[in-house]
Amino acid sequence: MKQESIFTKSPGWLDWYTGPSKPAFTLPAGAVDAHCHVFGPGAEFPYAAERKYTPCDASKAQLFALREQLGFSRNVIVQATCHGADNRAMVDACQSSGGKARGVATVRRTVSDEELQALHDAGVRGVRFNFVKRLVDFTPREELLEIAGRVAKLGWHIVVYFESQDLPELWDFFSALPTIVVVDHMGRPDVSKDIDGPEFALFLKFMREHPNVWSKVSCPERLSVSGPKALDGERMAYRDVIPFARRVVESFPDRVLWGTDWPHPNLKDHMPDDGLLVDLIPHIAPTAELQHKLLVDNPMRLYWPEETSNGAR
Ligand SMILES: O=C(O)/C=C(\CC(=O)C(=O)O)C(=O)O
Repeated sequence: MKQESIFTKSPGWLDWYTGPSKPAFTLPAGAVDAHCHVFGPGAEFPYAAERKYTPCDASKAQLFALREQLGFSRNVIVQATCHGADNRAMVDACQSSGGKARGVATVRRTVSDEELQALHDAGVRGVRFNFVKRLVDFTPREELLEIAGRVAKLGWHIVVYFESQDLPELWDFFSALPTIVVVDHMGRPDVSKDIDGPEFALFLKFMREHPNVWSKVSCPERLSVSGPKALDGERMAYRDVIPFARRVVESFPDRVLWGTDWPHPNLKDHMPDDGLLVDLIPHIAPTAELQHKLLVDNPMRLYWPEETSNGAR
């Protein structure tokens, strides 16, 4: 059940879709939703003063109910910018998950070694550096590099979120990162451009030249220009994004992750039915082997390496 938050949502905010359909696509056993968030609830875990948007609440119980409805086994909960560097909501969700959720945190350079260790003990395995200007204020690169060096010692990775036009400027910084680097949402390609054009070619080159770079092939609902929307039983939504995601999956099958991005912050146009998002997976990963890598082997190697024979290096 949704309840009204004690915070006032940003104007035009769209709440997540209630009652998602059961996917027609059967996920492989042990599948991981490797990109999702929790928001608050604001009454318990207030949103950060420096936030750029105020969301609806989206609790751990609601996330875990979605996991069951869609048929996933585990979640990777990524700290959203509306909580700043206050990781309590994400940590609480990981700790309440019975080992079924791991986390990606946001930290500042003032974080202590004890705090990092406590995050690790709660299930955090990465930090997120966000370069999307509408979401965060600028953080100096030297501060990020310092954090990167410290989390590398814990065996964590770094998740980066940026927009495709900014990749040239960020290339050298990303190349200097000493960990696995996971790119959110394929670096947000402009899918109205040619898939074989220079912009997406640069992203594929970036992955080719950096064997430590992985990509989430997520967020078609955010990237799509022409739709159709994942609503009303549409089995092949966001057709313009599918070739881009499929190209990444087929080119780098051992370095891709998939996530719902529930509760889909900042979508302005519509809220997708998450069951229909799952039904897109066989279009971007067309074989059972690719699906198993994308949904099970890769996220397990990165987030639960102790349960696999070959943790990601
Ligand atoms: O959910 C996402 O990955 C994308 C977001 C939100 C976000 O990254 C955040 O608030 O931390 C977006 O594009 O607004």
